[in-house]
Amino acid sequence: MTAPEDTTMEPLVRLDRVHVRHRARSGGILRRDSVHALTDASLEVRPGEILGLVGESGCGKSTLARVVTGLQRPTEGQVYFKGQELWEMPAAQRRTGFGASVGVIFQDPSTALNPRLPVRRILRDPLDVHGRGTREGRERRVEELLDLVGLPGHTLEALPGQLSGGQRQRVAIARALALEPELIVADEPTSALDVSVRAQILNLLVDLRDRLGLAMVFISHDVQTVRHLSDRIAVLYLGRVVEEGRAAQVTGDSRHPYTEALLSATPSLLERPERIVLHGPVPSATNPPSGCPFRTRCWKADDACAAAFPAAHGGTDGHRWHCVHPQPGGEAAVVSAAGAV
Ligand SMILES: Nc1ncnc2c1ncn2[C@@H]1O[C@H](COP(=O)(O)OP(=O)(O)OP(=O)(O)O)[C@@H](O)[C@H]1O
Repeated sequence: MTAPEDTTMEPLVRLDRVHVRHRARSGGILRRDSVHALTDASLEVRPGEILGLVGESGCGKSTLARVVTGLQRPTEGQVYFKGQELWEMPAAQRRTGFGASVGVIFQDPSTALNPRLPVRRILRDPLDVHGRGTREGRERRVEELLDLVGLPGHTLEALPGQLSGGQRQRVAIARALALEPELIVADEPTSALDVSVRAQILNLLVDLRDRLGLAMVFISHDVQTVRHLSDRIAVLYLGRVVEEGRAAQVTGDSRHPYTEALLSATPSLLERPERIVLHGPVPSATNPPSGCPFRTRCWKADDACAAAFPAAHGGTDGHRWHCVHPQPGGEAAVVSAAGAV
């Protein structure tokens, strides 16, 4: 990976103690249950780096993606883009300035692309909407974009339905790049694709990051994919960031038992023969356990885990975990107060 390791560099995006709560779908009009989709999440994405977000289904990955892209306003907390709070910006600046700086790639290119428009129109649309350059300039940019994602020129006249899944995802990537964003958010971009083309799309994303100096938030439930691609990784469990650090730290020196359990499902990533089998379902996000949300499935849990969400432990190297019974490793200090709510 070639992203900068300089942790003093000003982040492109910074989430500061972000909470997102949704009204529970089954709550009914008179019930006031809320889903704790994201709780007290603080994260940074630095210029040029790939931040991987990993966790089981329902842990809040897509919610976090929506917060980073400005599609979801936090219930509490701040989102900064280059030091400016997103929700304090005038709406027009958020839509045009910030909106052009962030590109999004969704899981399923079949539903993300308008089936009635040829690729040329799909790629030209964002340029037209944002009034970029002259008509000729926009046409040139469309051809450049196609080239950037490795598609042949004749693809421009095709409808999405005439392309393979991999080609469609390349079109979706080209569209996300149209306005020369500084950040790409890719939400499970390969999970709807054939296994045979997944590696090609992942390699394309890394190649684009290297060539264009993009920052990226890469979301997946698959820790192996995230490890392969990311400079840093954040592990989410039931709306909480439970561990984060450089990819090698989180996958080679994991401290949170949940990270350990995720890794053990991919034995080649961990030098331990046995697989950790987690018992019981992920608790409901409408009524998450007190204290550490993982304690109901954790083999190390005791009364201390129920008391409060554990403070962040770690060193000065950016590796942090929230656990009072972490996996063994070197000495670590408490680096922040508990974010219990
Ligand atoms: N609009 C909504 N209304 C109510 N609940 C929601 C809404 N959006 C998400 N949720 C709930 O918030 C929690 C987090 O959802 P989210 O989609 O962010 O998780 P995820 O990790 O991306 O899951 P998946 O991998 O299955 O897409 C889940 O419990 C989900 O059911």
